[in-house]
Amino acid sequence: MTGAPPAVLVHRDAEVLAAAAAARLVTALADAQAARGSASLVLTGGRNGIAVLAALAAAPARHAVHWGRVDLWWGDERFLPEGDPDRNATQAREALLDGLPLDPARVRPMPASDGPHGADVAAAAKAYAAELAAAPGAFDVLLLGLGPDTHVASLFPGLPGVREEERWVVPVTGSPKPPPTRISLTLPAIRSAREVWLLAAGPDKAEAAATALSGADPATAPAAGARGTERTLWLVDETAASALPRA
Ligand SMILES: O=C(O)[C@H](O)[C@@H](O)[C@H](O)[C@H](O)COP(=O)(O)O
Repeated sequence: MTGAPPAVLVHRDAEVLAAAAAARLVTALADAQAARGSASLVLTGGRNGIAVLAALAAAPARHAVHWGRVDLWWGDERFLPEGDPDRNATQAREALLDGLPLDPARVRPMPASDGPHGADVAAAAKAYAAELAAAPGAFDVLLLGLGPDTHVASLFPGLPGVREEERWVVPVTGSPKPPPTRISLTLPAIRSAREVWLLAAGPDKAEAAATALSGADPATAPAAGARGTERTLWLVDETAASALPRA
Protein backbone atom coordinates (compact mmCIF):
# COMPACT_ATOMS: atom_id res chain seq x y z
CA MET A 1 0.00 0.00 0.00
CA THR A 2 1.27 3.49 -0.79
CA GLY A 3 1.76 6.11 1.90
CA ALA A 4 3.68 6.30 5.14
CA PRO A 5 3.34 3.23 7.37
CA PRO A 6 1.42 4.02 10.55
CA ALA A 7 3.14 5.04 13.78
CA VAL A 8 1.10 4.56 16.95
CA LEU A 9 1.24 6.91 19.93
CA VAL A 10 -0.58 5.83 23.06
CA HIS A 11 -1.86 8.41 25.55
CA ARG A 12 -3.23 7.81 29.03
CA ASP A 13 -6.86 8.67 28.38
CA ALA A 14 -9.17 10.55 26.02
CA GLU A 15 -8.52 13.89 27.70
CA VAL A 16 -4.74 13.65 27.43
CA LEU A 17 -5.12 12.41 23.88
CA ALA A 18 -7.17 15.48 22.89
CA ALA A 19 -4.74 17.88 24.59
CA ALA A 20 -1.69 16.20 23.03
CA ALA A 21 -3.25 16.16 19.56
CA ALA A 22 -4.16 19.86 19.93
CA ALA A 23 -0.57 20.70 20.90
CA ARG A 24 0.74 18.65 18.00
CA LEU A 25 -1.64 20.47 15.67
CA VAL A 26 -0.34 23.88 16.73
CA THR A 27 3.20 22.76 15.92
CA ALA A 28 2.27 21.15 12.61
CA LEU A 29 0.30 24.18 11.38
CA ALA A 30 2.96 26.65 12.51
CA ASP A 31 5.65 24.54 10.81
CA ALA A 32 3.63 24.38 7.58
CA GLN A 33 3.22 28.17 7.65
CA ALA A 34 6.93 28.66 8.27
CA ALA A 35 7.72 26.40 5.30
CA ARG A 36 5.02 27.39 2.82
CA GLY A 37 3.32 30.55 4.11
CA SER A 38 -0.04 28.94 4.75
CA ALA A 39 -1.38 25.71 6.21
CA SER A 40 -4.22 23.47 5.25
CA LEU A 41 -6.16 21.35 7.71
CA VAL A 42 -8.95 18.84 7.17
CA LEU A 43 -11.36 18.48 10.09
CA THR A 44 -13.44 15.50 11.07
CA GLY A 45 -16.57 14.89 13.09
CA GLY A 46 -17.21 12.66 16.06
CA ARG A 47 -16.39 12.99 19.74
CA ASN A 48 -12.62 12.65 19.40
CA GLY A 49 -12.26 15.08 16.51
CA ILE A 50 -14.38 17.69 18.25
CA ALA A 51 -12.56 17.10 21.57
CA VAL A 52 -9.28 18.04 19.86
CA LEU A 53 -10.83 21.31 18.67
CA ALA A 54 -12.16 22.05 22.16
CA ALA A 55 -8.70 21.35 23.61
CA LEU A 56 -7.18 23.69 21.05
CA ALA A 57 -9.66 26.41 22.03
CA ALA A 58 -8.35 26.12 25.61
CA ALA A 59 -4.64 26.05 24.68
CA PRO A 60 -2.80 29.41 24.87
CA ALA A 61 -0.29 28.04 22.31
CA ARG A 62 -3.00 28.25 19.61
CA HIS A 63 -1.86 31.86 19.11
CA ALA A 64 1.35 30.49 17.56
CA VAL A 65 -0.71 29.75 14.43
CA HIS A 66 -1.55 32.54 12.01
CA TRP A 67 -5.22 31.55 11.70
CA GLY A 68 -5.90 33.98 8.86
CA ARG A 69 -3.58 31.85 6.73
CA VAL A 70 -5.13 28.48 7.48
CA ASP A 71 -7.33 26.71 4.92
CA LEU A 72 -10.00 24.57 6.55
CA TRP A 73 -11.71 21.66 4.83
CA TRP A 74 -13.86 18.81 6.08
CA GLY A 75 -13.24 15.11 5.61
CA ASP A 76 -16.91 14.30 5.88
CA GLU A 77 -20.23 15.84 6.72
CA ARG A 78 -23.65 14.75 7.80
CA PHE A 79 -26.01 15.98 5.06
CA LEU A 80 -28.32 18.12 7.20
CA PRO A 81 -29.58 21.73 7.08
CA GLU A 82 -27.16 24.58 7.74
CA GLY A 83 -26.68 25.14 11.46
CA ASP A 84 -28.06 21.73 12.44
CA PRO A 85 -26.40 20.77 15.74
CA ASP A 86 -25.43 17.40 14.26
CA ARG A 87 -23.48 18.89 11.39
CA ASN A 88 -19.74 18.46 11.83
CA ALA A 89 -19.23 22.08 10.74
CA THR A 90 -21.68 23.36 13.38
CA GLN A 91 -19.89 21.40 16.10
CA ALA A 92 -16.47 22.59 14.91
CA ARG A 93 -17.63 26.21 14.90
CA GLU A 94 -18.96 25.92 18.43
CA ALA A 95 -15.93 24.07 19.77
CA LEU A 96 -13.28 26.29 18.19
CA LEU A 97 -13.78 28.10 14.92
CA ASP A 98 -16.08 30.89 16.13
CA GLY A 99 -13.32 32.00 18.51
CA LEU A 100 -10.51 32.15 15.93
CA PRO A 101 -9.50 35.01 13.62
CA LEU A 102 -10.02 32.86 10.50
CA ASP A 103 -10.38 34.19 6.97
CA PRO A 104 -14.00 33.20 6.12
CA ALA A 105 -12.98 32.71 2.47
CA ARG A 106 -10.62 29.94 3.60
CA VAL A 107 -13.19 28.02 5.64
CA ARG A 108 -14.88 25.48 3.38
CA PRO A 109 -17.55 23.36 5.03
CA MET A 110 -19.23 20.73 2.90
CA PRO A 111 -22.63 21.81 1.54
CA ALA A 112 -25.73 21.58 3.73
CA SER A 113 -28.96 19.88 2.66
CA ASP A 114 -30.68 23.27 2.37
CA GLY A 115 -27.79 24.83 0.46
CA PRO A 116 -27.49 25.66 -3.25
CA HIS A 117 -27.89 21.99 -4.23
CA GLY A 118 -30.87 21.37 -2.01
CA ALA A 119 -31.38 17.74 -1.10
CA ASP A 120 -29.29 16.54 -4.07
CA VAL A 121 -26.37 15.00 -2.18
CA ALA A 122 -24.64 13.84 -5.38
CA ALA A 123 -24.60 17.41 -6.73
CA ALA A 124 -23.38 18.68 -3.35
CA ALA A 125 -20.51 16.17 -3.34
CA LYS A 126 -19.60 17.11 -6.90
CA ALA A 127 -19.54 20.80 -6.02
CA TYR A 128 -17.20 20.15 -3.10
CA ALA A 129 -14.91 18.12 -5.36
CA ALA A 130 -14.77 21.08 -7.75
CA GLU A 131 -13.92 23.43 -4.88
CA LEU A 132 -11.10 21.12 -3.83
CA ALA A 133 -9.81 20.75 -7.37
CA ALA A 134 -9.53 24.53 -7.67
CA ALA A 135 -7.44 24.85 -4.50
CA PRO A 136 -3.66 24.70 -4.82
CA GLY A 137 -1.37 22.53 -2.69
CA ALA A 138 -1.74 19.41 -0.58
CA PHE A 139 -3.49 19.15 2.77
CA ASP A 140 -0.92 19.50 5.55
CA VAL A 141 -2.86 17.60 8.22
CA LEU A 142 -5.99 15.52 7.77
CA LEU A 143 -7.79 14.43 10.93
CA LEU A 144 -9.91 11.29 11.14
CA GLY A 145 -11.88 9.61 13.89
CA LEU A 146 -12.09 5.82 13.99
CA GLY A 147 -15.44 4.06 14.04
CA PRO A 148 -15.91 0.81 15.97
CA ASP A 149 -16.52 -0.83 12.56
CA THR A 150 -13.20 0.65 11.25
CA HIS A 151 -14.92 3.45 9.31
CA VAL A 152 -13.11 6.74 8.78
CA ALA A 153 -14.74 9.95 7.55
CA SER A 154 -17.99 8.55 6.04
CA LEU A 155 -16.31 5.58 4.37
CA PHE A 156 -17.98 2.52 5.80
CA PRO A 157 -17.01 -1.13 5.30
CA GLY A 158 -19.04 -2.63 2.48
CA LEU A 159 -20.46 0.67 1.11
CA PRO A 160 -19.27 1.74 -2.36
CA GLY A 161 -17.48 4.93 -1.26
CA VAL A 162 -14.56 3.04 0.20
CA ARG A 163 -13.79 1.47 -3.18
CA GLU A 164 -13.77 4.78 -5.07
CA GLU A 165 -10.54 5.21 -6.97
CA GLU A 166 -11.15 8.30 -9.10
CA ARG A 167 -13.37 10.82 -7.35
CA TRP A 168 -12.16 12.71 -4.30
CA VAL A 169 -15.61 13.34 -2.86
CA VAL A 170 -18.59 11.00 -2.84
CA PRO A 171 -22.20 11.14 -1.72
CA VAL A 172 -23.01 8.50 0.89
CA THR A 173 -26.45 7.01 1.38
CA GLY A 174 -27.43 4.28 3.79
CA SER A 175 -24.74 5.10 6.36
CA PRO A 176 -25.03 2.70 9.31
CA LYS A 177 -24.09 5.61 11.60
CA PRO A 178 -26.88 8.22 11.63
CA PRO A 179 -27.71 10.31 9.78
CA PRO A 180 -27.88 8.00 6.74
CA THR A 181 -27.01 10.65 4.13
CA ARG A 182 -23.53 12.09 4.15
CA ILE A 183 -20.71 13.48 2.02
CA SER A 184 -17.21 12.08 2.33
CA LEU A 185 -13.71 12.44 1.03
CA THR A 186 -12.50 9.18 -0.49
CA LEU A 187 -9.33 7.22 0.20
CA PRO A 188 -7.51 8.82 -2.79
CA ALA A 189 -8.26 12.26 -1.31
CA ILE A 190 -7.23 11.17 2.18
CA ARG A 191 -4.03 9.66 0.82
CA SER A 192 -3.09 12.94 -0.86
CA ALA A 193 -2.55 14.59 2.55
CA ARG A 194 0.97 15.02 3.87
CA GLU A 195 -0.04 13.87 7.33
CA VAL A 196 -3.01 11.73 8.29
CA TRP A 197 -3.84 11.49 11.99
CA LEU A 198 -6.33 8.93 13.26
CA LEU A 199 -7.86 9.61 16.65
CA ALA A 200 -9.31 6.80 18.72
CA ALA A 201 -10.29 6.62 22.37
CA GLY A 202 -12.36 4.07 24.25
CA PRO A 203 -12.55 0.30 24.56
CA ASP A 204 -15.10 0.10 21.72
CA LYS A 205 -12.28 1.12 19.34
CA ALA A 206 -9.77 -1.54 20.44
CA GLU A 207 -10.79 -4.23 18.00
CA ALA A 208 -11.12 -1.77 15.10
CA ALA A 209 -7.63 -0.38 15.75
CA ALA A 210 -6.13 -3.86 15.93
CA THR A 211 -7.84 -4.92 12.69
CA ALA A 212 -6.91 -1.81 10.74
CA LEU A 213 -3.31 -1.89 11.93
CA SER A 214 -2.85 -5.55 11.09
CA GLY A 215 -2.81 -4.89 7.34
CA ALA A 216 -6.50 -5.49 6.62
CA ASP A 217 -8.04 -4.75 3.21
CA PRO A 218 -9.36 -1.16 3.14
CA ALA A 219 -12.57 -2.35 1.44
CA THR A 220 -13.49 -4.18 4.63
CA ALA A 221 -11.51 -1.99 7.07
CA PRO A 222 -11.43 1.57 5.63
CA ALA A 223 -9.08 2.87 8.34
CA ALA A 224 -6.40 0.52 7.02
CA GLY A 225 -6.32 2.56 3.81
CA ALA A 226 -5.94 5.96 5.47
CA ARG A 227 -2.32 7.01 5.10
CA GLY A 228 -0.50 10.28 4.59
CA THR A 229 2.22 10.75 1.99
CA GLU A 230 4.73 11.78 4.66
CA ARG A 231 3.24 10.57 7.91
CA THR A 232 0.46 8.39 9.26
CA LEU A 233 -0.11 8.83 12.95
CA TRP A 234 -2.48 6.86 15.12
CA LEU A 235 -3.19 8.87 18.27
CA VAL A 236 -4.96 6.53 20.64
CA ASP A 237 -5.70 6.18 24.32
CA GLU A 238 -4.79 3.13 26.41
CA THR A 239 -8.19 1.51 26.09
CA ALA A 240 -8.24 1.85 22.28
CA ALA A 241 -4.71 0.42 22.21
CA SER A 242 -5.56 -2.54 24.42
CA ALA A 243 -5.82 -5.10 21.59
CA LEU A 244 -2.66 -3.96 19.76
CA PRO A 245 0.41 -6.16 19.87
CA ARG A 246 2.96 -4.74 22.32
CA ALA A 247 5.81 -2.93 20.55
O1 LIG B 1 -19.27 12.45 10.97
C1 LIG B 1 -18.83 11.53 11.61
O2 LIG B 1 -19.54 10.87 12.37
C2 LIG B 1 -17.39 11.20 11.50
O3 LIG B 1 -16.56 12.01 10.85
C3 LIG B 1 -16.95 9.80 11.79
O4 LIG B 1 -16.06 9.25 10.87
C4 LIG B 1 -16.32 9.85 13.18
O5 LIG B 1 -15.11 10.55 13.13
C5 LIG B 1 -16.10 8.46 13.75
O6 LIG B 1 -17.33 7.79 13.76
C6 LIG B 1 -15.51 8.49 15.13
O7 LIG B 1 -16.39 9.14 15.99
P1 LIG B 1 -16.09 9.24 17.56
O8 LIG B 1 -14.84 10.03 17.70
O9 LIG B 1 -17.31 9.91 18.11
O10 LIG B 1 -15.95 7.85 18.05
